[in-house]
Amino acid sequence: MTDRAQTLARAAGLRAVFEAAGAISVETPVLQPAHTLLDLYGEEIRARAYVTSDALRGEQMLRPDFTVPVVQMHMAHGAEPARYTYSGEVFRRQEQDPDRANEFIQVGFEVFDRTDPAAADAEVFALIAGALSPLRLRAATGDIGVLMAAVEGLKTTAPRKAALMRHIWRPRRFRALLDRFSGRTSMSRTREALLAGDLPDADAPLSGRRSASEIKARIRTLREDAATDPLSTEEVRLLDALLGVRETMPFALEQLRDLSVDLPQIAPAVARVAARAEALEARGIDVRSLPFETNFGRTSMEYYDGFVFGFFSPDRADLPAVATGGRYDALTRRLGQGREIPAVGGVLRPGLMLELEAAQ
Ligand SMILES: N[C@@H](Cc1c[nH]c[nH+]1)C(=O)O
Repeated sequence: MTDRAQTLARAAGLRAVFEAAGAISVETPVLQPAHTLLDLYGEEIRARAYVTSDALRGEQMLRPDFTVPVVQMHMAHGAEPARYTYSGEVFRRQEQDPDRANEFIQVGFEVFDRTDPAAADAEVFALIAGALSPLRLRAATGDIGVLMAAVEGLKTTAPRKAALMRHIWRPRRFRALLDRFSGRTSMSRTREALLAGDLPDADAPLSGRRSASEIKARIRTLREDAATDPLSTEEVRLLDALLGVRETMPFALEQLRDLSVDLPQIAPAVARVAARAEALEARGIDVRSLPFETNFGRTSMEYYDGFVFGFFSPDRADLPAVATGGRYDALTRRLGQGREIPAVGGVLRPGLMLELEAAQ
């Protein structure tokens, strides 16, 4: 274990790197209002946040990250454009792996800038890659926006698209839904019986949390869904091919461009990936060897809606990502009370960096 003083010293050094790149240092409270903010993170973090009740302030949580409070702060009174850096503890419960820290120090960098999103993506990635370069980590990149655009443009009903959209973050459930919507899996016997029968009596005893009218509405939705035409095999094949893109950037782009001939809805998002690749190259990143994977980032923060990236130790697969980040334009809209601004950022974990350096 590296000691806390060393980790804090490294954190201060990294913060200085971001300050030199034009960032203002900011602090956020450790206690955050859970009720208003927790939903923004999605299921995974919701299950892992430490939440406690407060008679005066309502549910409070130990901050699970800095991005949400920094966006809130920027949207309330930030000047534009803005670059911020921060460091401090974040807290996430670990239920399966006792060796993973439930409290660790992050150093982050966030860019709120509407002039050139591709350049901002590249700026964040290149600064973080530079800070990590002595460690020879493996980089991973992806783009949640490509997947969102693909789902949005499917030729199916709005509820089906909404369900797929919600489960972008749960790849197995997404897959199961796709199988169901395309008729590849048939309906379970119990569901068939439920949909064939009368709606349950309102006076049957209710044991769960749903009310009788909610149950009826749910059955009605399931019935409508059962009567909907399946997704075409061609669309599913294209979506599968898209999900399978995993290549170095130039080849990935070639495949994405080919796919956008038949999935025209992804063309604007693919153009953004291409613009980002150019911006990365201009920042000195070797994009010819940089991996791109459509599936990457699908189990992380649910506020990402564009570029996503991570850096991992190739020799220590047991360790979590040493750095992660991504673009979260829609989050600024949700917290912006009528305003929005394109934004991207990332964090490093100085504790993990020290641990890896010690082993070198
Ligand atoms: N807040 C994210 C990292 C990030 C910063 N900015 C954008 N993404 C996390 O803790 O995983």
